[in-house]
Amino acid sequence: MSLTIAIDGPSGSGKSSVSREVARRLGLAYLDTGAMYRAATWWCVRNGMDLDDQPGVAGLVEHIPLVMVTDPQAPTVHVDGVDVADAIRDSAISTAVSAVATNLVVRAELQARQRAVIAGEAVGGFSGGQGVVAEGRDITTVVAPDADVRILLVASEDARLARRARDVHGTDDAASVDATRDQVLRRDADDSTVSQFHVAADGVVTIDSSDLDLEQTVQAVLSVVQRVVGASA
Ligand SMILES: Nc1ncnc2c1ncn2[C@@H]1O[C@H](COP(=O)(O)OP(=O)(O)O)[C@@H](O)[C@H]1O
Ligand SMILES: Nc1ccn([C@H]2C[C@H](O)[C@@H](COP(=O)(O)OP(=O)(O)O)O2)c(=O)n1
Repeated sequence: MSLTIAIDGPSGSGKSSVSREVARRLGLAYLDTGAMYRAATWWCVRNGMDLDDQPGVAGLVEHIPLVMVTDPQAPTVHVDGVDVADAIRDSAISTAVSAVATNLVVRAELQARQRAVIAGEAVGGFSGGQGVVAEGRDITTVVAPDADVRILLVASEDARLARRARDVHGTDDAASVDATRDQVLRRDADDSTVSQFHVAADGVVTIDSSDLDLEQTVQAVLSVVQRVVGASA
């Protein structure tokens, strides 16, 4: 049986870390859909595109030579043969990505590619999977509403800001948390205009990771998977 696990949530809720670890433990592929929007942004910047030029951005992204490597041990992203895994985490890309991710033509193109990966038609560099863990903002609702397991991972604003501050600045002192607000809160507000990832849709299980550590959150996801898969076996 091929298993699809869909996980959505706001920035800093722990989607990427948790999804990757769950995929690794279950021997599934891991698809970071946020990395696809980041790669699309990198490609537009690389080609000198004005990100406010919506038709220009859409035209470029429709033909992006993008390969997602979905091995959870070493997930990576290639654009036109270049490994962009580090470049797409640059703060310039984090700041700009919502402009590209709210372009509806871009969304349609990347959602189609995400469905192809989830269907096992385009899994770059990882063939051992018995399914996939796909995470983002609209996986439980739009990309894979029929997924076997659908989870909304949330955490309080304070927890998410502190986590992102530690990631980016190595500390969660007041100045670092403040410097992180744009990347977390403004971006979530912009992204919310095209996806609903603060409230669980019907049939989606909410996990609140505010007071959990990474291992406890992984365990919480695994127990939902166990419950759902056990019930359908
Ligand atoms: N309970 C938790 N669950 C998941 N990640 C956590 C948790 N506590 C702290 N973290 C840390 O928070 C950071 C942000 O997680 P990340 O997976 O990048 O979130 P997202 O993909 O939702 O933006 C990571 O460094 C992660 O290790
Ligand atoms: N399925 C998705 C995944 C990400 N996005 C958008 C939302 C974010 O601003 C960017 C980057 O996503 P990413 O998951 O890397 O964001 P974080 O930095 O982990 O918060 O893409 C989206 O619109 N739909």
